Amino acid sequence: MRSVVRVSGLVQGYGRDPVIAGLDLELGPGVTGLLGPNGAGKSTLLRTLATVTPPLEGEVHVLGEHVRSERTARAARREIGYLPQDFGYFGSHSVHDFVRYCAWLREVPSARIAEATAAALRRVGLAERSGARMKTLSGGMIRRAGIAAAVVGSPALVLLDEPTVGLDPAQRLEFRELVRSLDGSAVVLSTHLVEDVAAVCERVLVLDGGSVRFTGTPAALAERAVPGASGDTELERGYMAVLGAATPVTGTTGAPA
Ligand SMILES: Nc1ncnc2c1ncn2[C@@H]1O[C@H](COP(=O)(O)OP(=O)(O)OP(=O)(O)O)[C@@H](O)[C@H]1O
Repeated sequence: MRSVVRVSGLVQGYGRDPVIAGLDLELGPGVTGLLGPNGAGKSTLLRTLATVTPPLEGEVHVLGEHVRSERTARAARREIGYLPQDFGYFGSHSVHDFVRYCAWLREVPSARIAEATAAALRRVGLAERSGARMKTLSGGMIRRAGIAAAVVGSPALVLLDEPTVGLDPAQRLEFRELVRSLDGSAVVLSTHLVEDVAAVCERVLVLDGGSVRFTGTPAALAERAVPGASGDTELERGYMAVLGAATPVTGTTGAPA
């Protein structure tokens, strides 16, 4: 497996008690779903993988390079597309200029920026609205512009923090197609929507209480379902069962994340 991102011994947090207490993870190309209750540390982990916040302890390696200085972080960011939960933009920018600006920030080579911007806008179905000002878009369209900004230039690592919030059902289906089309990248998708995980993820990682409660395939998570667990699908019941488990568990089928 080509290692796109690897973290070892990661401790991360904001105050006295760490939000993430000793996490090891290695991801190659493919889609990994990140599940966990509110406050589990999903956004904190994504921010750390995005090299936005340096670890309190432990190491982050992107494409084999240890990120430990401004120089190595800058090199890593060229290969990282990151959609935060709340992302900033200039309301007066057109959609095209917003995505183009994000490509420039990520140091996509200038000869490729125009074509990469157009391709990203097509991927999220915003090519027709590329001239619209950001401040005139609906919430779902703004989210799609954010997704375009994350995938522009086809980075090796794509980090999406609750990307389907605000999308209507048809757009969510299109989003799933888009994620499936990112086949050469390692994609980490944080979500509360277990059905999105079932639809597009090869691996799933459940975070809770500062540690990984489960890594494995969605099928293996569904197998964790126990009679009486709440949830409407086997996967939801497996997820709920894992959250109630006393010790971390690893999926028995498929490769761990
Ligand atoms: N900038 C910050 N300063 C202080 N505490 C923070 C900060 N960001 C997050 N936290 C705390 O860290 C913990 C983990 O938050 P995080 O946003 O990573 O969780 P999450 O799993 O993404 O939650 P959600 O599902 O609600 O988005 C929470 O207790 C949160 O209050």
